[in-house]
Amino acid sequence: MVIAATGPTRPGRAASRAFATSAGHSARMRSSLTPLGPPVSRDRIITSFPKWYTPDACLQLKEHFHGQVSATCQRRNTGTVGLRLSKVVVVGDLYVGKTSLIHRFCKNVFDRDYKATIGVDFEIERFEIAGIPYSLQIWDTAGQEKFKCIASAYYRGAQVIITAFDLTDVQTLEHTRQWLEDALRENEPGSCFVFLVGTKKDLLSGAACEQAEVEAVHLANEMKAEYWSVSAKTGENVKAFFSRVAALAFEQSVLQDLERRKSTRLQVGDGDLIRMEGSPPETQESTTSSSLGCC
Ligand SMILES: Nc1nc2c(ncn2[C@@H]2O[C@H](COP(=O)(O)OP(=O)(O)OP(=O)(O)O)[C@@H](O)[C@H]2O)c(=O)[nH]1
Ligand SMILES: [Mg+2]
Repeated sequence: MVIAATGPTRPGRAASRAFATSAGHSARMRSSLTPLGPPVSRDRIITSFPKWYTPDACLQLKEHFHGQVSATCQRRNTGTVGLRLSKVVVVGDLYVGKTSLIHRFCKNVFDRDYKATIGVDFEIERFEIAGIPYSLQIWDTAGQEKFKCIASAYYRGAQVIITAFDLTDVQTLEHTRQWLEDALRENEPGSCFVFLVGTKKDLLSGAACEQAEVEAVHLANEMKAEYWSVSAKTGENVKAFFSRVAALAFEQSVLQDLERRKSTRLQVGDGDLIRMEGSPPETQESTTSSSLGCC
C-alpha cells in the first residue's frame, strides 16, 4: 500500500488542496500541492476565538485566545507553527456522513448519493488564525468494516479526532466509543482533542434533535469530547465546527511551540549560569559547547 504524503503548505502562497485515495493495495493522487496559489479565502480567516456548540460538552469555555497566544501572534513570533499542518482524523460508522461533512466544508457541496469511502481520503484546508497561516489536514476514513484495517493505519499523529454518528441512528452513537478507542490507541495519551459530532441534523425536528443531544452530550463528557450537531445537507454549523477545530488545534500548537522554545532557552541559560559562577576554564568550554550542541 502506498502512503499518501504531503509537504507543508507555504503560508499565503500555497494551493490549499491535496487529495489522495487508497484502496486495498493501490493508492492514487488525484491532485497534488502546487507551490503557488490564492491567498486564504475570507471565510477561513479567524480573528476571534470561535465559540462552542454547547457549554455542557465543550473542551474549553473561554471565548478568547490564550493571552500568551494573542501576544505571540501580534508579534508574529509563532515560530514554525505557521508552516505546520495539524492532522485531523474523522472516524465513525459507515453511512453516518463523514465524507459529506468534509465535502460540505472543503468544497461547499452536498451529494445525496452514497459513495462509500474506500480506505482513506484527505483534504488540506488553509486558514489564517490571529493573522498567522495555519492548515488542517483532514483525513476521511472508511466506516465499512472491510476497510477498517486500511483506515486505522492513518490514525497515528492525529492532533484532533472527530468521531461522527448519525443523529437518526442511535446505534451509530453507541459505536463511537469503539471508534475513539481504536483511534486513541495509535496516539500518545492526552495528545488529541476529541470531538463527537452528530450528523444529519436536518432530518430531525427541533425536539427530536434536543432529545438525541441529551444522550450524545452525556457520552461526549465520558469521552472528554466536545459535542456538535451538524448538517452537511444544509451546511448548518459546519463552518463553525471546523473553525472551532482549527482554533483549538492552532492555539495548542502555539502554546506547545512556546513551551519548547522556553525549555531550549532554559538549557542555554543553565550553561550561562555555570560560567558566571566561576567554573574552571575547561569546564566553561565543555558546558558551552554541549549547550550549543543541544540547540
Ligand atoms: N439528509 C442528510 N443526509 C446526509 C447528510 N450527510 C450525509 N448524508 C447522506 O448520508 C449518506 C452517507 O453519507 P457519506 O458522507 O457518504 O457517509 P460516510 O460516513 O462517509 O460513509 P463511509 O464512507 O462508508 O464510511 C449519503 O447518501 C449522504 O447524502 C446530512 O447532513 N443530511
Ligand atoms: Mg465516506
